[in-house]
Amino acid sequence: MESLLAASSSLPAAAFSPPSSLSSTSSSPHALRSAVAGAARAVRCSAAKDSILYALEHDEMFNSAEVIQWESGKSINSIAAAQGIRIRRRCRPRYPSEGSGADKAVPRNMLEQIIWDKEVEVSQRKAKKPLQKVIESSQHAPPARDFVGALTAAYSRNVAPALIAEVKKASPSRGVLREDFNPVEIAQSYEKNGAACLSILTDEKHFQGSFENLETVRNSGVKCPLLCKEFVIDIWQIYYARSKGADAILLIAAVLPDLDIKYMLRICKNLGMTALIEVHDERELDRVLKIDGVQLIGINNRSLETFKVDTSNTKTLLEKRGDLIRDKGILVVGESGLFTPDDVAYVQNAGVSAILVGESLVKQENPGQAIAGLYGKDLLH
Ligand SMILES: O=C(O)c1ccccc1NCC(=O)[C@H](O)[C@H](O)COP(=O)(O)O
Repeated sequence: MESLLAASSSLPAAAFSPPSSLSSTSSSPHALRSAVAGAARAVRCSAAKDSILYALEHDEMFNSAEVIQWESGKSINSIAAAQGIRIRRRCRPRYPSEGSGADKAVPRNMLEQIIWDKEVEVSQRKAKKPLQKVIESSQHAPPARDFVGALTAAYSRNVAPALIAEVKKASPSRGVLREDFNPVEIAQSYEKNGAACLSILTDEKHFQGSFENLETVRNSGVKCPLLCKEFVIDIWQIYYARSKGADAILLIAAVLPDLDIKYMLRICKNLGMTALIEVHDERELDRVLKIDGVQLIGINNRSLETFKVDTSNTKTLLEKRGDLIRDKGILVVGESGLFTPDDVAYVQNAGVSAILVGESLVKQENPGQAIAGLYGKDLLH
């Protein structure tokens, strides 16, 4: 039922009682269900109704063990912890003006800090543009492009992992990567030099990215499908990303409980978007492999908690689960820490079909031309 919690916290506060919609403590499934259904009925836009009611109409999403957890009155943090998720949610402020509230807890690592900041950011953004408005905007966006199709075609064309090239100005682990940062120029130069897809950082506080960058790149004539590289904790962000032209969105298993991933995947499917589900360890990978409808898994070589980068992570996880992944027809993206043709060959031999690369390209004077250096050859496009 976390998925319903995600849905309920994405609905206009006026539609139902604020404490259950904004606190991190779960209601019973029945209460939550009727709150969400009531809120969905209050939404005038039919697409909003459709997507919210979708979860309610598809009971197969909710297995009995998950329901029992909710019936026990556990908080979202304890449900997440039971799934091995170490990243805690902070109690969300009830209203944006309340700031971060009375909770004096200290984040345990950078990812947790990012998520706590994201909770505040999303609640402020939602106060300015409620869910039904953002859904309406998403319906006016041009249709989503085929992210997986672009990766598959590029892989066959080049007999090398397809490139998702990242448009990233800064990161918590590396600081500012590029002072002279023009997202459109970088995106166009990546596309011209054979990138299959692009990843656009939209987090402002920690990566100096923006949704404006995403929208500007989308409107610049770039044809590559675009991944919105965000820290998604709420379905509102998915609709918002779509409204700004995203074709795919990142979902991080270290942050999202299983039911959130299931529910968000369904929303992506309804919007024609691809979800890149990111894992870092075996436990996260096993959780994701139990979820139906997953097309794309990213194995991050970087721990988002410690920032340690180890490319052998991709190999180790694929040695353990590669057969199952292949049987399920899931494509794997090797993420982070790739700098040389040897690095690319290493993850290709491990079994990836695509790679996600930021730093090693964006730091070069000409990021597009740096692609040939990364692969040791020009990419066809
Ligand atoms: O890169 C960071 O410092 C970071 C910190 C906390 C959360 C996420 C972070 N990065 C996201 C990524 O993993 C990378 O942007 C992406 O995989 C590309 O990595 P790289 O080629 O090493 O820039």
